[in-house]
Amino acid sequence: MSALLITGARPLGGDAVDVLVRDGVVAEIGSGLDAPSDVERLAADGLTLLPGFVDLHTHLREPGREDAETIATGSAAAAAGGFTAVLAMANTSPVTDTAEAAERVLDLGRAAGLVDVQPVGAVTKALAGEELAELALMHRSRARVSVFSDDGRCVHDARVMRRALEYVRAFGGVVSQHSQDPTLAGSAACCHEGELSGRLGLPGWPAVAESSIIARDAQLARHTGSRVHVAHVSTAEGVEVVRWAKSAGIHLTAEVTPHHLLLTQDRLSGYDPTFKVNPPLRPREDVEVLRAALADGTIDAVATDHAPHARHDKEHAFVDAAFGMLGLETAFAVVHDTMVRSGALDLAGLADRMSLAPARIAGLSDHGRAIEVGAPANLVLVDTDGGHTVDAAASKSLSRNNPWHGMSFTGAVHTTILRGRVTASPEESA
Ligand SMILES: NC(=O)N[C@@H](CC(=O)O)C(=O)O
Ligand SMILES: [Zn+2]
Ligand SMILES: [Zn+2]
Repeated sequence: MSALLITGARPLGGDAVDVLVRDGVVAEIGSGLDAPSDVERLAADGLTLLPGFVDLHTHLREPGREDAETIATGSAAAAAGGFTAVLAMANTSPVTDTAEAAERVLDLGRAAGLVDVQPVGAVTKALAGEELAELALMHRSRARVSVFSDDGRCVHDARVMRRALEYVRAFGGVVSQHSQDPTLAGSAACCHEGELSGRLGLPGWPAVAESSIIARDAQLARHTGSRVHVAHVSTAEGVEVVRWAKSAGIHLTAEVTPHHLLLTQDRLSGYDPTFKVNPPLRPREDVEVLRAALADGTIDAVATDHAPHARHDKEHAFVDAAFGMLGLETAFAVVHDTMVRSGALDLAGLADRMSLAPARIAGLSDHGRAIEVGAPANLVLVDTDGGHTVDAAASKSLSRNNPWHGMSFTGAVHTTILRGRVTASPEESA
């Protein structure tokens, strides 16, 4: 029998308490809890106890690009970022488009043992956008896949999207869409379309390429009575459509990335490929709308879109470099600074957007739960005054495409706990 006693932690909206975890489950909550002397103790004075974070959108790169990230290194980065569960995107090589492939990702995640790795299944075979992948078989497999996405690519064919929504409806699944109409923003598009893309001479990515797909998918979700999730919404126009869909009672949810909440398009002026990401960084006005929409719940969740890339894929002229940036280890600090310190959200709101809501969207019943007796002990201790400066070299990720390097934040993740076991702590990262 394993046990852990967390002492002096501040729960949401209350006075400091002790929490005793036994066999991976919260066993007792109270003050001055007694425990046998052989029980592992964790002094958490001054720290806040939250449910472990859940990332709806992580690229772990294994199988196929183990030079950029492995399930083990990505899991370590996730744990360091306060996550207890991550959804591993399907755009690996081979693609996660079969039950067997999904089970392999699940098993590699279990072997790493730092975070629950829940595979996302591809919507279409090889992400080709044509034939549906084995959605039901993936769902019925040990991996119990219920989130499907061709992320990296948009499911552009409306008929394919319609069929996918019909299929997943049968078992309560959801399609997470990379909303980018490829006829309006092709694969070269890498800068928000506007005055800046003209000045920099970079192919433009207009907001309407995002918002028009969200609108179409909302109509398809209504028509099929199914659920759609909008990955990495990045524009005010996109938010406007999400707001409309929700007001119409359509089952649509949305996520925003930490980078779209803080970084703006002017980072591109130096043509540094570290800031090349899809969808691209947007103007200040969009960032303001994204923050307000996350605060008022129009956007349900924060998701990192952690997208590690090897140096030789990133260190190119801007137009040739790979799209994507790291995000797991810095997500809490970014969301805390942009949303909580600014007064837009309180810590309970942050816990909702980074844990409760994403767990609900993904159907992960062991995560995103209120901290109460009987709940699985998937927890994170955060230091809201844990000021620090990000050092890319200290990252657990195998990749170094870290746009946050050198930036200072006021909050930090202190300790992460997965089913009662410490998976990341300051001692271990020192
Ligand atoms: N976000 C990115 O810029 N890149 C992602 C793909 C994606 O999320 O669309 C990747 O897999 O590298
Ligand atoms: Zn995407
Ligand atoms: Zn992605």
